[in-house]
Amino acid sequence: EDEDVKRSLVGFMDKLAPGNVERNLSWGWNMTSDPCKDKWVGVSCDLQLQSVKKVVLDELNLTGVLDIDSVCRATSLSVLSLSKNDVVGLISEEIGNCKSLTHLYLSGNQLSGDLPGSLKQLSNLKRFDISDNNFSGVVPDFSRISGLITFLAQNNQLSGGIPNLDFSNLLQFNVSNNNFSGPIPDVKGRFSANSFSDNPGLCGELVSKACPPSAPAPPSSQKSKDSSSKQFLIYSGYVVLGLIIVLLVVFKLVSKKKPKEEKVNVPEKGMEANTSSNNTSSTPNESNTTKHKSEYSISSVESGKAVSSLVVLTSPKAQGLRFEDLLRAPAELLGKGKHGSLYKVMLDNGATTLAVKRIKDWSVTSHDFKRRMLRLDQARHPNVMPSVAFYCSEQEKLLVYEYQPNGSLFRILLGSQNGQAFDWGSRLNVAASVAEALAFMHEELREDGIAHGNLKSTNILFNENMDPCISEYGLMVFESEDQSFHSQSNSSKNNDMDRGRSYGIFKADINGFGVVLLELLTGKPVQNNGLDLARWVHSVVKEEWTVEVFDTALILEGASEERMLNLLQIALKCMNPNPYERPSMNQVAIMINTLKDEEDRSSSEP
Ligand SMILES: Nc1ncnc2c1ncn2[C@@H]1O[C@H](COP(=O)(O)OP(=O)(O)OP(=O)(O)O)[C@@H](O)[C@H]1O
Repeated sequence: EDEDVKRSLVGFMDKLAPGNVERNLSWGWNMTSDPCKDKWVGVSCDLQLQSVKKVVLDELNLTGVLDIDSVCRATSLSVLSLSKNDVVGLISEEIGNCKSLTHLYLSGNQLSGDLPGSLKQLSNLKRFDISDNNFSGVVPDFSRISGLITFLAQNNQLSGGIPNLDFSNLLQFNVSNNNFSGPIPDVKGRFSANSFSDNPGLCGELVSKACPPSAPAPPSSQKSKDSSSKQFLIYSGYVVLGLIIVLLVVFKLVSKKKPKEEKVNVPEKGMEANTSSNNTSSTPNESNTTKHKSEYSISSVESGKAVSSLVVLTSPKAQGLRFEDLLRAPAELLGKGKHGSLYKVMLDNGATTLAVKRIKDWSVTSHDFKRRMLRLDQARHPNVMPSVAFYCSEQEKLLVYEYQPNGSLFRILLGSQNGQAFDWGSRLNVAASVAEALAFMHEELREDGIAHGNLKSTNILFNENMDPCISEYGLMVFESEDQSFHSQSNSSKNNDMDRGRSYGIFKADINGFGVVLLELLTGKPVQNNGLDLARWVHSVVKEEWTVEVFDTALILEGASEERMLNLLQIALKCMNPNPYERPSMNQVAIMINTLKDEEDRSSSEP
């Protein structure tokens, strides 16, 4: 640590333990030693950066003054703990400089004065404990500190309304024995009267005391902000939709002027197929079809030169499906991803609903595309969603799936953030089923070099029995995450290059699966490549606060911490930055199944 940091820390300790001779001898905390290298008492450092991260000085009979300014100005602490000493003084405004603070424990001291407003700037704060002190005044607004899980302020002289907190996330809360007044907010059944006792001014059901009619409602500013931003999003959605419709109409009018013919191939031998050849393109009704076509079909019909066909695979839902049916049916855009757009298409007046993926920029020949789709159709697993039909011309590639109304894993995780049940057993089942299905597909398609290519929680859908199914297997062009696969293969012959690439694409799936496991464990769904979630989990694990990564709902439910840790280990193995060191999907499936067996055994025990 540099001299400035040392000076500040020594200053902090000088005030905290004035005249404490013992500390000079054995504690460190002086200018002639280094807090990290010489291991000052109570100091923990970031091993790589060699900077002070934690100061934990509990129960050391410290009787001096708390000097927040010194410690927050010079360091980027994540933990400051001074519990059970006799420290005096106050928490000054400079606490706002301790931006990386996640844990602040000051309980059991003689601290006093108002809590500074700058506390609300500590956006990373998780645990806040100022119980058993002499703090007074109103508690600042903590509502923007979304990750807070502990708020303990019992046995002080705090006053005003109960602090504005997100009670659905809190694990520990106590404000008993203070001077709080007014109504008790909705604590979502999480906390009992004990958390509020001995505050004579409080009223509400929980303390069996009716609130006077004029009492102000519990603060809800955050809620109204949320709902107004939601409204804004909805309205902007309408505006964008309106614009798209106008553009479509213009596009249709322009394209109507030069209708072109749709050429369709006779289906290949051995395929159960149905084309529009005998229905549309050879009939004079062609312009009719063009009139009714949905947005996704425009360029298919435009591409007069294309050699194309709708190939129907074996599925009762798609029996007799014709390309023109798809063109005419009403379609709704479900999403626009990196690799294309997805439409919900309603056939037979809504009796059949399909999901049609229009793949963007895939420079694969029609022949290769067809071969790939037919190969994929042979490798069937109950937890992998097969496509029911596909269409391909030189410019257009469409994939047709059954529409799954029960949504994706991503949506279920979002729902669980809003309090919908998604318990540990169900999460472990999803992990095990997806792992097994992916392992099966990898084994089946290894020779062909076809991996999923885009595994993430929006591509894990729940079927009508609520079983998880991997969708869009094998649809995506591979982008190597690791150039070493290329550089390694560049020096070899073509065969080696292909092998290197296909090795990489399977390992990329395993990384994707690791991210899905993290989502299940943390309850935090990620939309894109999952890097931020992974980085966050790694940093928490490195800081040895591992338990804090788990979804609070799982902890409240009493899920086995040991098994959650085991699953986290598997996730981290899958996400090893060196793809060569990641386990195979088969090994992952075996590890998860062992965990699931343990879980099943323990839950069947009396
Ligand atoms: N067959 C289906 N039935 C119902 N919903 C589906 C189906 N397939 C995908 N979805 C959902 O529709 C939405 C849009 O799908 P899309 O595949 O375009 O999104 P994405 O996976 O995020 O994008 P991309 O894979 O192109 O990067 C997602 O929320 C996905 O879960």
